[in-house]
Amino acid sequence: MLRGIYPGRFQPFHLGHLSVVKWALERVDELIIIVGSAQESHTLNNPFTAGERIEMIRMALKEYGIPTDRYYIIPIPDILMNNVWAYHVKMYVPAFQKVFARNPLVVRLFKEAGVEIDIPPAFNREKYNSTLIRKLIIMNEEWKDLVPSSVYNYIKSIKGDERLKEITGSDKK
Ligand SMILES: Nc1ncnc2c1ncn2[C@@H]1O[C@H](COP(=O)(O)OP(=O)(O)OP(=O)(O)O)[C@@H](O)[C@H]1O
Ligand SMILES: NC(=O)c1ccc[n+]([C@@H]2O[C@H](COP(=O)(O)O)[C@@H](O)[C@H]2O)c1
Repeated sequence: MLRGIYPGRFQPFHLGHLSVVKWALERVDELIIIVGSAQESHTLNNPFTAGERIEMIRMALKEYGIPTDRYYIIPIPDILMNNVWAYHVKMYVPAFQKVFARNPLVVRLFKEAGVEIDIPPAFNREKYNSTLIRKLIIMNEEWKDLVPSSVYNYIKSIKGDERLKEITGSDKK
């Protein structure tokens, strides 16, 4: 049984993330999706809480018919020491053999810890990136097509778009 991890902040979870999950699940039996920077929320770069991100990921994977016994979603707070971060992650999750990541720091730290890395292709990265989605939300522009519809509906239901505009002061401009 092969298990892999996929770390990310998922602020928010978009269609590129979904493609990575599907790609990874073709290569491992089980995927551990790590919701990183779990302590962060209510900021421009990290508007959603770990709990909210867990909800959106689960809804998205359900929407796309990915069975719940193929994945775990585990939140992990950041630590101040990059050098031991890979071991910090290992402590929080079931045993794994592979890391799926494109983030160069994540790749480097797990490589140094002796874990096999699998770099997924970039899936429409110009469109599917959370920075762009957060920007579009703030500017009141269309972002619906960049995320699974369950994620869009969830963010609307918790007024996450309004939160992002409010905390960045863009609702006052
Ligand atoms: N469209 C995509 N195709 C392939 N990999 C992606 C894509 N978007 C993100 N990733 C990868 O998924 C992991 C988690 O990404 P992350 O949550 O930082 O999303 P992001 O879109 O890069 O967000 P942000 O713009 O906020 O940094 C990283 O390894 C990142 O490189
Ligand atoms: N020292 C640390 O805590 C450490 C080091 C490297 C990555 N991370 C986390 O891993 C996640 C990687 O995801 P992103 O690719 O979305 O940045 C982030 O939450 C990042 O903060 C944490």
